[in-house]
Amino acid sequence: MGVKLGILGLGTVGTGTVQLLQDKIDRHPLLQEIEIYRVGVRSPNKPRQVELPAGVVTTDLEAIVNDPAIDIIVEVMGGLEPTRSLILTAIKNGKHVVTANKAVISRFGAEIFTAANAAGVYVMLEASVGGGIPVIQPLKQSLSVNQIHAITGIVNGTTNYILTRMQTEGSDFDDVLADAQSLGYAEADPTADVDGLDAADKIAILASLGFGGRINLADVYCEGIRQVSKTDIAYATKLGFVIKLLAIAKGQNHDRSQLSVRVHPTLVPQSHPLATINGVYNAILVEGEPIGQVMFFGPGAGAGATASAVCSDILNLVATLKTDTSKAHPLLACSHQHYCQISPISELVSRFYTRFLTKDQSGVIGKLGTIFGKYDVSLESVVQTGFQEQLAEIVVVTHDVKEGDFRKALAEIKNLAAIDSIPSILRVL
Ligand SMILES: NC(=O)C1=CN([C@@H]2O[C@H](COP(=O)(O)OP(=O)(O)OC[C@H]3O[C@@H](n4cnc5c(N)ncnc54)[C@H](OP(=O)(O)O)[C@@H]3O)[C@@H](O)[C@H]2O)C=CC1
Ligand SMILES: N[C@@H](CC=O)C(=O)O
Ligand code: NA
Repeated sequence: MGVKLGILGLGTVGTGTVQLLQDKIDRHPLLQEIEIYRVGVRSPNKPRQVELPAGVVTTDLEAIVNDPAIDIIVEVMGGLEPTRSLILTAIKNGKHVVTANKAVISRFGAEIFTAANAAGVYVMLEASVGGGIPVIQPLKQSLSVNQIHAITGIVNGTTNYILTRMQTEGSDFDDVLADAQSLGYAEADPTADVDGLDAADKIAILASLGFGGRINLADVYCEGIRQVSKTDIAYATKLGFVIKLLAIAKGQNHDRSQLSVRVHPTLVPQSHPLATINGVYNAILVEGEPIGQVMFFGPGAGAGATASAVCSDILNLVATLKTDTSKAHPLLACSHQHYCQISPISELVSRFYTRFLTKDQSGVIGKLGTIFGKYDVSLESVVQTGFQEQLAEIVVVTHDVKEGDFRKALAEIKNLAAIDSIPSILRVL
């Protein structure tokens, strides 16, 4: 047999990958050259959905990454450690790596790619963003001559699945999350999905590829979907929007020397192409010059879809191993050295949706208007329709305003005697 794989992990993605590699008929002929040589797991006696020859499955992951017979390590175990160390050992031993792990790449990418460049090996990560959607290779290759202006994506399948079902069925957050977990979409700890951390990891990776520099994950502003309520979904619908967890990377100025990179629930106009992306589907809208707009759409999580991306990386490496490897392939290797400058969220200019609960007094809207005026916040719409028990509900959508100014206005509004609370503040695309 030709190329030997050491696979770390046999969970949702690992199982999907083994199934795909074992089912070679009517697929790319290079699959014939691949041998699943070792598979590392934590619990060797767990029932599995795949059959592997005796001796292939092991709990000794160190032995896999140190085995001289293995050409490619496929890391589909997740987590930060021992994963990072195993990847670095594999690289040091001259092995190419395929990973689905956005958490490890967004935190340790600089260390991992520096080590890979020094060792003359590749680290491939198509499955790490957008699951089965080809988006990493397009950004690295097909779109690489473009100047990218913005990347706007729905990049977390779990939260999109939850928001879609909350919107269409009025379901409760907790029930839908349990379904997403049983379908294999959610991370081992779904906090990463729900709090936007998984999407932040992914937009950091996309921003790095699109804007040609490293991204410090700590600079990525991140809000999850816990505070999105059925009430806000209903108001958004009335106002002509849907609520999506968007991950956005955008040049802040003309020369793209300053970026805005962020994740937050966002009101998306119903006419926008991202508004119709539902369920576990992801979509990534890339805007650049000269291409204009291009959107990638497909299943963002799940065994088969993610395995498709993992196996495409494996095939790419198998093809590379069969050709001259004396020089690094400039479109497969990572060439970023510098860090991109990212603006604080207070500098963001956006529209905002805000829901106020107020005591039912006269003149409240006038007082809101006065304070907003003081901070240059102009209002696109003001709606007062609902009541929550004794409190009146006022929903405001602003025109574009600098976030820092908007927050100052809200801080002053909070002190008004007529304001009970401000349950929701959401940005509008
Ligand atoms: N699920 C999805 O749809 C997607 C997942 N990903 C990424 O793919 C990766 C894997 O995710 P997923 O398949 O869902 O995860 P699972 O939790 O389903 O599987 C993890 C696998 O890794 C093994 N494992 C974990 N830690 C260790 C350890 N310390 N030592 C040995 N084995 C270990 C587990 O062993 P055991 O089986 O014995 O417990 C299990 O087989 C993650 O990085 C995730 O973010 C990316 C895109 C989509
Ligand atoms: N938990 C992730 C899995 C894929 O990366 C998601 O829900 O998108
Ligand atoms: Na992908």
